[in-house]
Amino acid sequence: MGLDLSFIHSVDTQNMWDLLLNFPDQWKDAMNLSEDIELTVDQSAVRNICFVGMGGSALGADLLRAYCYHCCPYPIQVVRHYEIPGWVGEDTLVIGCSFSGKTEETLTALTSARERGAQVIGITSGGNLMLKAASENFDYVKIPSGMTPRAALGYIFLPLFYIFRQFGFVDEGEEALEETYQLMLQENEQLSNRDDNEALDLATQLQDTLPIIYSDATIMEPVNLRWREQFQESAKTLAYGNTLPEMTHNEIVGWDRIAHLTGRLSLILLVDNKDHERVKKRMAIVEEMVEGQTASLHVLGTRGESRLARMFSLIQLADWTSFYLAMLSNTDPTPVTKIDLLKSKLAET
Ligand SMILES: O=P(O)(O)OC[C@H]1O[C@H](O)[C@H](O)[C@@H](O)[C@@H]1O
Repeated sequence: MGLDLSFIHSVDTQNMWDLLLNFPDQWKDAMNLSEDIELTVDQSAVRNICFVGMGGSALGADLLRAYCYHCCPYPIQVVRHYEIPGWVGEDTLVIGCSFSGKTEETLTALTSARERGAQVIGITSGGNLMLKAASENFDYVKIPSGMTPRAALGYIFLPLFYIFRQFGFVDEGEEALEETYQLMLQENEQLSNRDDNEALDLATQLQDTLPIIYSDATIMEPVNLRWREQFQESAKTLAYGNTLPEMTHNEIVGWDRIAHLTGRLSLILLVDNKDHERVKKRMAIVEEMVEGQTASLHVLGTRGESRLARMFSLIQLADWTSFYLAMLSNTDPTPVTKIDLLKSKLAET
């Protein structure tokens, strides 16, 4: 591709660049891998579903929960903690996702779930989660290792999607998976190009500002979270977000007192043409109300037809935008030094 990355100097960008470029391949590979998942769990005993995971691994679960909002017959909760809710029991399916298989919150929650008699499935590339599944004899899906967890979203999300598909909990199939793949291929052409690159333009305008991201609370909620997490982990910049309609009942008032921050905030509105009609109206009013109070305002729409493609179209834009934002400040998007430091300090205690 013709992208001139000469504005990047000493940072090691190749790894994340390759991972982004190869994401459509990852999607295809994860589809193939997920087709062969064989489970021993007894679906007829399941009455509720609890995902446990942290960070990028929890995001895959969140995407599925939001995606299934209207089509899964059972309640779903995504738990990002050591402790599981009181209702988890023998009629619960607990799916534990940990890319590394080493995350202590996830492993602790899974141990409690097993003690409660829940049926458990693990999704992991290895680590203690894989050892635990093998020794305690519960189902697990082994995904490839060798990348940072947030770059493995295809490998994390698709096994979950296929498991739900086996159970009959999703209402889109092969066509949506293929549409998402084709859309990602097309978009990658543009998002990795030197000229006329939406992600690079957006990152340029977001430089040195605090991005605030608003969206509808349904399928866009985890997409909104992905934007924030990618800004935080890849671009090493704070980012903040909220969803509608809730923010129109409280947070909107908070804009009254930020005149001194004008020029420091960028507003990103994530919109989907299937957002609730009243939410669309609320969003337009919010936009009108805060206009002029931000350094820049960006309305970003989903692309594609299926829910899956629409969700992933804006995830792909988030991933590339955060990559370029890192580049523009000469930052390596891959390492997360503060998280590593935090974990090593925790290990000493
Ligand atoms: O998916 P796991 O290996 O359990 O990791 C969960 C999270 O752990 C760390 O804090 C990483 O820096 C995050 O990027 C990751 O998403």
